[in-house]
Amino acid sequence: MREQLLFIDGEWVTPESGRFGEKVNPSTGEVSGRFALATRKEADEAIDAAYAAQRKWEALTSVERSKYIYRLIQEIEKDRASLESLLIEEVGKPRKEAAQEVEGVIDQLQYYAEFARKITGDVVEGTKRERLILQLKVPYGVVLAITPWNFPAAMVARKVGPALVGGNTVVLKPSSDTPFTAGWLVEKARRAGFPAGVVNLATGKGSEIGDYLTSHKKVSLITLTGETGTGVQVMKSASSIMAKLILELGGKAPFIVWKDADLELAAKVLMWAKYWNAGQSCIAAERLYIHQDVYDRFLQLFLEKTRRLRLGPNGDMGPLINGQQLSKVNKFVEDTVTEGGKVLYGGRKPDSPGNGFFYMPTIISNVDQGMRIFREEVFGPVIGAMKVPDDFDQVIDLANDSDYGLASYLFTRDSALVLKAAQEIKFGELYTNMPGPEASQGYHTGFRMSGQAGENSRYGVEEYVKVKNVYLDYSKDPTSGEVIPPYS
Ligand SMILES: NC(=O)C1=CN([C@@H]2O[C@H](COP(=O)(O)OP(=O)(O)OC[C@H]3O[C@@H](n4cnc5c(N)ncnc54)[C@H](OP(=O)(O)O)[C@@H]3O)[C@@H](O)[C@H]2O)C=CC1
Ligand SMILES: O=C(O)[C@H](O)CO
Repeated sequence: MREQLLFIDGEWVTPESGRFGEKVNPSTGEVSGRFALATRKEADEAIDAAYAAQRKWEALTSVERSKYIYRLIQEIEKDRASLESLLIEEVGKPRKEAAQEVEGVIDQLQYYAEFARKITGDVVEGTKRERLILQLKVPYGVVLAITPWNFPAAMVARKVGPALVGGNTVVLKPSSDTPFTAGWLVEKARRAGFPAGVVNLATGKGSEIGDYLTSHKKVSLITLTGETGTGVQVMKSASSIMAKLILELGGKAPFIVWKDADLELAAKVLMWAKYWNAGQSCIAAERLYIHQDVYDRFLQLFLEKTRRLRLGPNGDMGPLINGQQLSKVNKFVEDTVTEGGKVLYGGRKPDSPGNGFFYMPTIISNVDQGMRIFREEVFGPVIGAMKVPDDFDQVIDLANDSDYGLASYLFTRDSALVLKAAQEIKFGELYTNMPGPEASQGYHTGFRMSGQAGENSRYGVEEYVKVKNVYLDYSKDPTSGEVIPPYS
């Protein structure tokens, strides 16, 4: 049975309240460990430690800071099998997906460490010949990184990497569904020799300490990946401190199969886009739009592939993260049937799920734009399918008709349609005739309720530093020609 403490100012500390949360293994339904629940006092201690350490951390060169990140990568690589096993235990990921996520952690940290010496400012001319303006890129200070449970290691790397290389210090608040993955990475940072206070871990229920953390006066930047509702709550709470916000929220990706698409390719990609991480991904295909000419053929192709999907740790798809999500996903199916949808496959727990939170891959036909399953994020291995007419403008409108705007997918051999969608689809990402996920060098960002700002790519790294302007005047009389009252 695992037990995890808080990590504050370079040490693992026992929670003063003695309170711990329980973590349940989603594949077995059994308690796999317990993790410390931080109090407000411990939230203060973690933030104070980050605040105290930040000046010295900023004073290092970016090359010196990146060397810590390279050492962290080495620590992870030395012990990557145990992180893979932890992802299987905490999230229920099939081994190949767990291995993929560990690769993603390393790739992202490597990508950010390489920004040493490359986060550069500008020198621009002033309002006189003898004036210059230095535009420096400086860290915000203390970064509060709040991470989700679906890619619990990769999401930590995506936030901690750019924050640290930019000269910020970090307080990490992971999902209460995946506390141990975050703790594993924090322990590797300790072994990599990060100075005390640079990286801190404050586990605890978002509903209990979330508002306190996100309204703390010493927090300057909050980066959250989570549900849109959580993002809204964080925006409200953070308004009292006017913290910079990076919000990576929910998705409702349209998956468009046009009449000239390579159907075999589209079906193969849809198997990834829908069932990767059991559909618990913000870039998962959530709305299937199929051209009327290929509707029956494509659905049959997708159905045949879905039938062959094997559930379980050594299979192709794991469980949902907890019982609450399992009920939520099943309710989506029930509601869709009530609204007129027709379940072609799945729509229930598998025959022998054990006590795990497994749910069958599910395809529902006869779905229309107004149904709940096309409006709200399902976040599970369920997709509704809708037949669309031979009108590409109408399909673009259907795709854009969503509160979300993160990822989207288009399959057509017509390059003119690809370019038309590139300009007219209002989503942060458009994958054309290919699978995702987003690359470290791709800017992961969304329109509408999918969040604001973004992460990854040089744009994402720049989100973690602020432009500061320094005005210089080297003339003999800096006030000459200025509108300054005579102070005689
Ligand atoms: N845009 C993107 O890149 C991605 C978006 N997501 C989205 O994340 C969601 C799934 O992740 P999930 O963890 O369930 O999301 P949640 O919003 O439930 O939780 C995300 C994080 O926010 C914390 N939290 C909850 N309430 C508050 C609060 N009031 N103040 C501060 N923090 C709070 C949670 O802590 P606790 O667990 O203790 O409640 C958790 O650490 C999906 O909607 C998915 O679309 C997921 C991955 C990528
Ligand atoms: O989509 C997600 O949930 C993450 O960004 C990983 O791709």
